[in-house]
Amino acid sequence: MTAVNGTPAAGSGQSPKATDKESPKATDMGPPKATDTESPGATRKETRTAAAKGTPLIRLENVTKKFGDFVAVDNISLEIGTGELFALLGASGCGKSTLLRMLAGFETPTSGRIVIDGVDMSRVPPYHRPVNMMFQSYALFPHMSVAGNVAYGLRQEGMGRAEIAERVEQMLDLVELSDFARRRPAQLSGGQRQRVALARCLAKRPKVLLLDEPLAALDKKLRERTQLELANIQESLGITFIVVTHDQEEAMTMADRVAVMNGGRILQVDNPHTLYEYPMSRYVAGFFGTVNLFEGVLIEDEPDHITIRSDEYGADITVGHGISGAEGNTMWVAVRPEKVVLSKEPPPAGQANAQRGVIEEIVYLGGISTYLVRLAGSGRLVRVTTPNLTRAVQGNLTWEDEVHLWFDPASAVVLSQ
Ligand SMILES: Nc1ncnc2c1ncn2[C@@H]1O[C@H](COP(=O)(O)OP(=O)(O)OP(=O)(O)O)[C@@H](O)[C@H]1O
Repeated sequence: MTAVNGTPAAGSGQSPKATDKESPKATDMGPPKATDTESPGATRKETRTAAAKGTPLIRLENVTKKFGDFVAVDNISLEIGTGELFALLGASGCGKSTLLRMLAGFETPTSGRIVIDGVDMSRVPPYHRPVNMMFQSYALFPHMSVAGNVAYGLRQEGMGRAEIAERVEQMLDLVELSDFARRRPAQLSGGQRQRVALARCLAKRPKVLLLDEPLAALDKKLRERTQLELANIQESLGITFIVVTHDQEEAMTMADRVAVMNGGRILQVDNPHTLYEYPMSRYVAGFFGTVNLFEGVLIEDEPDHITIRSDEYGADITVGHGISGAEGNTMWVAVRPEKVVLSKEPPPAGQANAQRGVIEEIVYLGGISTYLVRLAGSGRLVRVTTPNLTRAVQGNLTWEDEVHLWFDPASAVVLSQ
């Protein structure tokens, strides 16, 4: 048998998190509950998030920001815990920077309230807030040394010389730039400049650090490394980080929880695993990872499974979890590309959600390959990713091959919006 993707999680592109083993079963009615994240199998991030839940450091209450008639941030309520690394994720113009700027005090909410550490920020100017903001451009002083840049804010505060020297040393040690203290910003690489900016922001020991696209200026490799460094620094300090990004992988790599935004609203806030496996809307499913969506009509609604009649898939689709919806309602079945099995051989007898198609495109990406398969019945394209487990081409599948594909009822999610 030349089936690839035999195991649903294979080649998902996700980090092998401990919780993958603990994932809810097919019959579960929804995403894992908060208590699930406190189980022995929970990841470090999830455990921290659960611990932080009791002590919200930041509370946004129905915050709205209008520019003239335009609503940039639309009635957002949100709590962020002490020591959390929280990401605001969304496409350009969705309002994430405006939200960050309101937390920093550079913008004033049109309505609603922001409370940080128990204090209403309405009348607190930026420089008196327990927050610091790191900008995309880093804004380092070119004529000052690395040490001078880190010390700048502390001098402004009137801190004593000896204490400043000690703090600067600590901070440069933290970002691994102790050997570069006397250099000027122009004599540093992009990644090093980013770390100087971080050290400068952290030197004043803010309770909250706001980071607006902090890694945008770095190339892909350096960005990936710096994502992990930032997350480690954040964890070692226990400071709350709020990171704005439009990059789903960046949010996934770094954050304990992610808020997915669109049109000034937050559509869903969850840990990365829950967002990926239990998206609550088509937008989140598509923005947080890649997804196949098949529109259909609910024709059977049983406690342990539902059936969707889908012309787009060209067959009835069985999904192994319940949803409360009236029969006859339009629904969408979401299936991640790595959860679709592709084979030249027919599936086992009785296999649910089986279809036939023709391979139209193959994209080889080294670790994984992506196949675009044109369904025989509906003509719809289905995206399938497979891990390249050996150096040989997996299963010898090639262009124009007629193939079978199927997915487990437990691997799909049904969405009503
Ligand atoms: N000062 C302003 N006056 C008028 N409109 C503004 C102002 N600032 C932001 N906007 C608008 O508000 C919306 C949200 O902007 P914001 O900068 O928060 O988006 P964003 O999600 O951070 O986008 P990007 O990723 O491109 O930075 C945009 O449509 C933007 O044009």
